Order: sequence, then C-alpha cells, then structure tokens
Amino acid sequence: MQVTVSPSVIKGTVTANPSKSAMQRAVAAALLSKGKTIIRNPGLSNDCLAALEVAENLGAMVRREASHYEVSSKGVEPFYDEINCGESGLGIRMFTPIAALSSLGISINGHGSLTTRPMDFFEQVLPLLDVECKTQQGKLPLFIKGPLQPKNIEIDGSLSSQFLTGLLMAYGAVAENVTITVKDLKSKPYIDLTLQIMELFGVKVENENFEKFHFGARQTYKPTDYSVEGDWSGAAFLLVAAAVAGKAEVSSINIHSAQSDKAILQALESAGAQLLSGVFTIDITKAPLQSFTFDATDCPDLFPPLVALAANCHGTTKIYGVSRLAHKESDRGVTLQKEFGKMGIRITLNGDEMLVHGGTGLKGAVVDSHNDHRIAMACAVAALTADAPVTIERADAINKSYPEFFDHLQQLGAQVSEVAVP
Ligand SMILES: O=C(O)C1=C[C@@H](OP(=O)(O)O)[C@@H](O)[C@H](O)C1
Ligand SMILES: C=C(OP(=O)(O)O)C(=O)O
Repeated sequence: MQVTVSPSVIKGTVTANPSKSAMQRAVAAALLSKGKTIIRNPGLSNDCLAALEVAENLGAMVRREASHYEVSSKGVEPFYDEINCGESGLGIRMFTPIAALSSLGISINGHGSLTTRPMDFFEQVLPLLDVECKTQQGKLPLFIKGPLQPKNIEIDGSLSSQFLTGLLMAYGAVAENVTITVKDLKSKPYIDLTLQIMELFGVKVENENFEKFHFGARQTYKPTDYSVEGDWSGAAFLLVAAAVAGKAEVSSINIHSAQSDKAILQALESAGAQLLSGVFTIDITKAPLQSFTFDATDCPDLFPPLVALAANCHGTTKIYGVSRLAHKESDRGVTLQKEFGKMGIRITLNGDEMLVHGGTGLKGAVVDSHNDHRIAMACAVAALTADAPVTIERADAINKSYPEFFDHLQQLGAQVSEVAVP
C-alpha cells in the first residue's frame, strides 16, 4: 500500500489504540493460567494476532467476541510442534522460554525483519536451564526442547529487555526460591510492565533495582478479567501531530501507565508544546517549538515520533540511545536519517547520539517505510507540515502495531489517500 499525506491542520479527538506490549503479555499470562481469562479492548495489530495464534498452538483456546476475547487454557500443552511469531520481537523472545516449559521439541519461526534479528541469547542461556536450543547462526528458525528448569542465572540485558520478559514470565509458572540476575538492563520500564501484568495474574516477583529478580515460594498464574490499556507508543505520533500542526485530544491513555513511551510527554514539554493532562486524556496544542535534549535509551520506540517533532523545532535536537535502534524492524537510526533526508531534514549520527537539525522546513517527497511501522508513521506526521504532499511507500507496515493509524490521522483532520500497490 502506498499512502499520500498532504499538509494539513490537525483538530479533533481520538481514542488511543490498544497497546500491543500489554496485549501480548496478557495473552502469554492467559496461556500460563489454568482457566478462562477475559481480555477486553483486545488489540488487532499483527503482533497481537500472532501472539494469539502462538498461544493457540501452545494449548489455549481463544473465543473471539466483538468486545472481548476469552482465552481458556490448561497451561502450556502444545497442540503442534511448530510456532510462528510473525514479525514480533517481543513475541518470539517472550514465547520461546514459555514454549520451553513443555517437554515437546518445538520449532519456532517468524517472518520479515524478524528473520534477521539476533536470537543467539537463547543458545547461550536456555541450555543453562536444561533446554536444548539450536539457532541458525544466532538467527531463526529456532529449535528448542525443554522442559525448562528454573535456576539461579545471570544474564546480559543490554541488547534487549525482551529476553528477560520471556524468562520472567516462564519462571513465574514454575520457579521456587531462585533469582535471575541481570547486567546492564536496557528498556527498564518494559520490565515494570511485565511484572505489573504478572502480578495482575497472581504472580509476584521481587525486583531489586532491575538487577536481581527474586522468585520466592512457588506461585501459579490465575485467570483474570483484563482490560488492555491504550498505547503510548502509538499515541506519541498523534500527540506530535497535534504539537506541530494544530490541536487534539487523545483519550484512553493512562498517565500512570508503566509503559515506557509515556515519556513522550517530557519531550513535548521540553519542546514547548502546550499540554493539559488528565489521568486518561491529554489535550495538546501547537506552540512555538524549540530544540530539546532527550535520552531515549529506555524508550527506543520513541525515536521516530521524536524525530518528527524535532524536525519542526528550531535548532538542533540531541537524542541519546541510537545504538538501541540497530536491531529493530529496520536499523532505525540510519532509516530515519535517510527518509527524513529526502524531506529536507538533516540528521547526524554520532556514536550513541542523534542530532536532528530542525526548523529548516520539510519538503514534499516520496519516502519508503523500509517495512518498518514506526518509520511509516513518523513520515506521515512529518508530512503534515511539509510544503507539498509526502508519499509513503510500503505504508501497510503500520499493521504491525497500529492498523488504525491512518484512520485516526484522518479523524484528526489530516488529508490521507491510499493506493493499493499490486
Ligand atoms: O517488551 C516490549 O513490549 C518491547 C520492548 C522494547 O524492546 P527492547 O527491550 O528490545 O528495547 C521495544 O522496543 C519493543 O517495541 C517492545
Ligand atoms: C521494535 C518493536 O517491536 P518488537 O521488538 O516487539 O518487534 C516496535 O514495536 O517498534
């Protein structure tokens, strides 16, 4: 799909889409619970759909109602010896240790960018837990054969928090008096989200300063009635759209959420946007914007909306944490540099630092998403203040996390036209 976004004024209200990070965790917790879990406000993004399919293959039954999903499970009892995590990094890194709770040999695969993302962590760590594990030189497909035996282990958290999320969730079902020790953990708030959802499903883990995670007496996941919260990662694009091109009210986002990406509010404030926040609603209005400095090491998914914001700010914005972007759906530092370059915005990459030379004016252009949902959305937001329309190729990448994105942008008054590409 090719989408053209024309320069537009933003005005209106919109409800945030469900968070895929929260939904995927809830689906995993529902699989690990014995009984029927209700998931309300379910996400329909490709990553959420992939998580449901994995849970079904690992033993859950999913009944899809219009307003909610019912996930019935007896714990991990795989129906198949193959699972496919689609394109979801979290999906594969979370469900692999969970699938290893079974004694069945299981092949684990994915598609698109997931096939190039690093998985060698599993080959190093799972054998320490008595799980046989093979990768293809650190990449997909994986083969694992459990059952996983929780033990005291030490892991490296510097590449991604997602491996730790997977271990925590799997340990939660079987661990007794063991500790996971983590060195140099990145994306810490995502671990808070994992622990929060585990606790809602009845499993409590003691977090000692994001360095040690203690499991005490044996616990069991309990089915629950869970409502998926709105997505700060997706809402960040809408908030930036309003900050640069008008005004908007975004509802169903919880200011007290554990999600990393609510940090977008700090960046918007530093840039000078006018913000009014309630507990579940943010009102935002355009104001003169100046460059800002922001550390996105623990919220790497904010880079694309931050770049769209910085492009509209006078002066040079500094964003730290670029090295966290190399293994996402694309090498996002380089992708942002290339695609924003086509729209006339110069970006310098300097080690872990990104400099966005903003306020020089955005130009109409033809850009490419590189099949990366967050690049497509960042370019769409940049188009709002360009001097001519911006055409985004492979814009259907948005379906990975936020299929409603272009509809929401239109709801806020943006001129958007879609062309199917054969
Ligand atoms: O746990 C999660 O839901 C996620 C964790 C983050 O990954 P890293 O821990 O690899 O930074 C983030 O980039 C990803 O989109 C979702
Ligand atoms: C990197 C992302 O997700 P994941 O790692 O789960 O594929 C993302 O949503 O931007």
